[in-house]
Amino acid sequence: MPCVQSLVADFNSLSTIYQYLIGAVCFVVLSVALNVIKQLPPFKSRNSPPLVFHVFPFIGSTISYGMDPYKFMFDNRSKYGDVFTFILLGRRMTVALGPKGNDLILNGKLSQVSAEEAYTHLTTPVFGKDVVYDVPNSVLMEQKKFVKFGLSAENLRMYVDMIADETLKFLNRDNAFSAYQNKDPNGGDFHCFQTMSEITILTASRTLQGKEVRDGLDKSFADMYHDLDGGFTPLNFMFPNLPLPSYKRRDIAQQKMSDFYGDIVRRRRAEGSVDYDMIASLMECKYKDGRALNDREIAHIMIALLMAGQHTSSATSSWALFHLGDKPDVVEALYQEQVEKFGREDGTLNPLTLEEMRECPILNSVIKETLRLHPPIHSIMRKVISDIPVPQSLSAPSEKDSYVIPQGNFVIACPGVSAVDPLIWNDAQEFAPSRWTTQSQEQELAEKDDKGETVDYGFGAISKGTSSPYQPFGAGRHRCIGEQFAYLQLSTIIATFIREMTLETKGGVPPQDYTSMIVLPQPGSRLHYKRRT
Ligand code: HEM
Repeated sequence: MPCVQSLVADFNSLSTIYQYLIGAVCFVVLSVALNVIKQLPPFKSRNSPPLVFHVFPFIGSTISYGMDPYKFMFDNRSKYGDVFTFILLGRRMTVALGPKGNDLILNGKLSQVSAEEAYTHLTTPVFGKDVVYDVPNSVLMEQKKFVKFGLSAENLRMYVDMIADETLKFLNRDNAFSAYQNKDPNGGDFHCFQTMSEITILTASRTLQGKEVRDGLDKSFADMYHDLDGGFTPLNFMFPNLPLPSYKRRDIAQQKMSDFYGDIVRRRRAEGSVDYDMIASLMECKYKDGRALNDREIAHIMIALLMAGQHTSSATSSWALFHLGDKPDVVEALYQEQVEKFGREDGTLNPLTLEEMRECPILNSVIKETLRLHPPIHSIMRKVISDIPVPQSLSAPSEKDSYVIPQGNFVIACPGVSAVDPLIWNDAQEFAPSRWTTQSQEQELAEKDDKGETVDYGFGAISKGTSSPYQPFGAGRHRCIGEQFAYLQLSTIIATFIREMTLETKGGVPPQDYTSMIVLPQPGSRLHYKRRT
């Protein structure tokens, strides 16, 4: 009898499971059907930008956008035009492409678009309170002014030697460069992005971040940084708080890092030390109302700068080295430029300097071209806080044919699309630094804004950036303030590598990987080097 009872019980539970399963399948089929019907012509809203066709509600276009955002943008531009909406994990994202689309979003009115509302859930747990997107925009503008003040030409000038020194020391001690150290004529291989990440944090800490951070890198700072960085991923962007170990590690690391910088500030105040880094500069800064930055604000601005510069710069130097490894003629031209500019009679080279590097057209064009093909940030987002009317055709606007991007949507600018648009650039996908040194039409177009009107949002005059197809540092009130430091860091690191070695890719430039917040070379990609004799 017990046997029969258990059989009946099994049957009952099985039939319950089947009922649930059938219910779930019906629910999915019904929601898919309703979702598809809503997108058919009679039900489409004429007033809103076209919606990218998708089968599954909530998931929408998440997979195709996430796998290759550029392919997604170009494919959909050809179907829907410059302005369209897609679904990203339940959120409605409206894209505006081309120079006019970039302008619409990056120079959007404060009353219409908000960066704080788009980013604060990602950045505040990492940077900490009272800075960047955790404060009103007017306060962020003041904080950006303070940082710009710390990036004075005088400080930048001093950083060149330090960056070159850290890079050389790295080459002389890291295991991947044993063939360099032993002058092995066969050369060796290195994991490019990992190497560049290490050199970037070493050089940024030696210069901007200060000696305490540089010393801490050999100790606990590196672990804290690692845990904090683990909280700066697309998952954190989509889900600000999940009960996962990485979220917990992020919060612990933020607290420790904040205390670490706070202690530096207190110690320096007590000792009255004189330094030439960003902490020293921030300690001198006062808001318009006369209030000085407090220790926490300084700590959190320093964390924000660390995070803002680290992946952007290490990705850019990695891409630059990969392209150089693929173009031996450009490496040779770069080396000859170094010899011409810095060569001594005895055949050795003078140390790099800020002013002379700024006068190295090939070096600068290599960086510029790298940022054209690989701007580290592929999608710049804002939340729409009041309806935005937008012409159906951005290139031929007409008042009667306009859409409304509704409040609550997100908007995405994608300057990387106009930077590789074949309608604008010759051989758009080709790495050709010479396009920036010869007087080409596209160069004129890209640099038009530099000669045009400027605007000051509170952190110094910047070009309006309204018509350039080339904007790797963004535009408008949220434009990057780290550009000069980034150029200096990148030029010094690249020039130091080129002075010391030749480079070669095995199997070409690796494909782009979009799985993190920044566009990186496919994980594990390596470069071959040979030491110059
Ligand atoms: C190759 C290197 C870099 C690239 C391509 C880059 C790119 C960008 C872009 C596209 C933006 C605009 C973001 C938006 O509009 O939402 C931005 C903003 C910013 N960047 Fe950079 N960046 C780089 C390096 C740096 C460095 C080294 C620092 C710090 C020293 C830095 C600090 C900032 C800050 C503070 C903002 C302002 C954020 C805002 O106002 O909302 N960046 N950057």
